Amino acid sequence: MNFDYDLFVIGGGSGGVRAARIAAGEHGAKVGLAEESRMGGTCVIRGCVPKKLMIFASTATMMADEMRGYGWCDADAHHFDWTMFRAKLDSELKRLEMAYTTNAERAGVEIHHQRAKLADHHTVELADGTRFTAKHILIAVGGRPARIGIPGEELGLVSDDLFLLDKLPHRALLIGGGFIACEFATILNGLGVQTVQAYRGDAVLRGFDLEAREMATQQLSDIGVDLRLGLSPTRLDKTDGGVAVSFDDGSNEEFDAVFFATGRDPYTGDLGLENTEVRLKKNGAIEVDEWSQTSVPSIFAVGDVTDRVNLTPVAIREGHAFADTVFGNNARKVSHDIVASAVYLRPAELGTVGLTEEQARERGPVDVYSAVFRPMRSMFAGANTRSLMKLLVDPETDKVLGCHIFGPEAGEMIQLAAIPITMGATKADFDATMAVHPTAAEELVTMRHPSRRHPQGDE
Ligand SMILES: Cc1cc2nc3c(=O)[nH]c(=O)nc-3n(C[C@H](O)[C@H](O)[C@H](O)COP(=O)(O)OP(=O)(O)OC[C@H]3O[C@@H](n4cnc5c(N)ncnc54)[C@H](O)[C@@H]3O)c2cc1C
Ligand SMILES: NC(=O)c1ccc[n+]([C@@H]2O[C@H](COP(=O)([O-])OP(=O)(O)OC[C@H]3O[C@@H](n4cnc5c(N)ncnc54)[C@H](O)[C@@H]3O)[C@@H](O)[C@H]2O)c1
Repeated sequence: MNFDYDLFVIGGGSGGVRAARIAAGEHGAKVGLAEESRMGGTCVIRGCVPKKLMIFASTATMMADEMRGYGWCDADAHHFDWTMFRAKLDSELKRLEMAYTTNAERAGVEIHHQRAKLADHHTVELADGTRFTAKHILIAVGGRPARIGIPGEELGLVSDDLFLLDKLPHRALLIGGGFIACEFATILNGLGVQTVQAYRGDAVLRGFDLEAREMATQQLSDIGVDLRLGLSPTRLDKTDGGVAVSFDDGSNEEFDAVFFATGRDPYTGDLGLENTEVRLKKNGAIEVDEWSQTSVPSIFAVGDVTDRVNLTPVAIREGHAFADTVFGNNARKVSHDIVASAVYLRPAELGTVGLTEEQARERGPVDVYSAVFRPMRSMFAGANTRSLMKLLVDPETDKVLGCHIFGPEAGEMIQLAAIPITMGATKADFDATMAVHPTAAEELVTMRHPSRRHPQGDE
């Protein structure tokens, strides 16, 4: 059978663009791609990139505080100009969107700037009714912000909206305690917004190492976020001035803006999946095997829509491996076992790779090397901030099972720590590494004795 394309990709985000570029540019496949919004997807347009730029913008007051401690007596962040920042942000995102488009086109990908749906196992239909057949179809449609099902929730905003605000709210509520809620609380607070964060649990960033979570929780309060634990909203009502929020403790409060940062759903609705035999997981994510192949042999899926590890580098790696496997005669699987990540808080970030202490204890015996200290930079300035460097070691094999860093630039540090840990390094390998002095990271190679041992794991 003749097809219009060898590959049709639905979604021009991290996973879809990488797969399309590699299949067309490196393996000579004829590739079509549909994007309903802006090329680059969540990470570039409404995620990692604008978020990180806002994190940078949000540090001015902290930097001024620190520099006053170093003798710059008049250091002051003064006034933040949101309008100017937004204009710069918009043009940077346009530049990146253009780069994504031209790089894909240069590789030979034909881009259709429309929504696409599946019509059958080899056919996609665009919003204007055009149909294309393809030997293979890749679903890379990502996810969308989820709300929580309470009355009036449509009055609230989601993460996408932060990057489009005409002006900053005076007083904002963030709901949630995950990646987005904590990063956005850090941003809004740093930009001068009175920020309340309501989280239903007792320490933010569930799933991360508890010792690090507790430090992140403390830091949010220390920087001025009004963090309210064990609290959930129950309804939202419109008021003259903004939005009134009722909480499950019976309280009621008004905000200029309310953001739901309560997870993301796979974007599989209205995608024509009913015309196929593609199987979904309970939460609507597409079920795939280790080759990113769905239950239909001609249809594959990568990235957030498969709800494996929902991070940009993972989506990219999955897209690349798919293209090499199917079009490059180079079968490659992606291991999701060890995936480093960082939460971009301020002043300390949280970087993590491998098992948490809690997971390591469940697995068996573990030695915990944990150094909590006041870094020289902030201590000299008079701040009471604390950093954490932590290694979890299997006492039988000496293998490093996990590393958790809470401190300035922890994201940069964990990227490097992830290399030896992915390679299977032992504590002896870390110890054999000469320290770089004076740094905070040297703690990783100078911790001589375990801070605690869990000899029997959790048994
Ligand atoms: C606020 C925020 C901050 C984040 N920060 C980080 C971070 O710091 N580091 C990190 O690693 N990850 C971060 N992430 C996660 C990261 O953005 C995602 O894991 C990544 O973008 C997933 O890529 P993807 O290709 O699966 O999907 P996406 O990037 O979401 O791309 C999907 C694309 O498909 C398009 N699309 C959807 N349906 C259709 C259709 N039917 N037809 C045509 N086009 C369609 C969408 O418009 C979108 O462009 C963040 C996410 C958010 C929301
Ligand atoms: N730095 C990064 O790498 C980064 C940054 C942002 C987002 N991301 C990715 O985006 C994903 C989505 O981020 P997120 O923060 O929205 O999700 P998340 O899963 O990290 O956090 C969701 C939060 O919402 C809360 N919540 C869920 N349902 C609720 C309910 N009914 N009532 C009250 N609270 C509720 C949860 O308790 C949790 O705290 C992340 O899991 C991550 O994969 C990564």
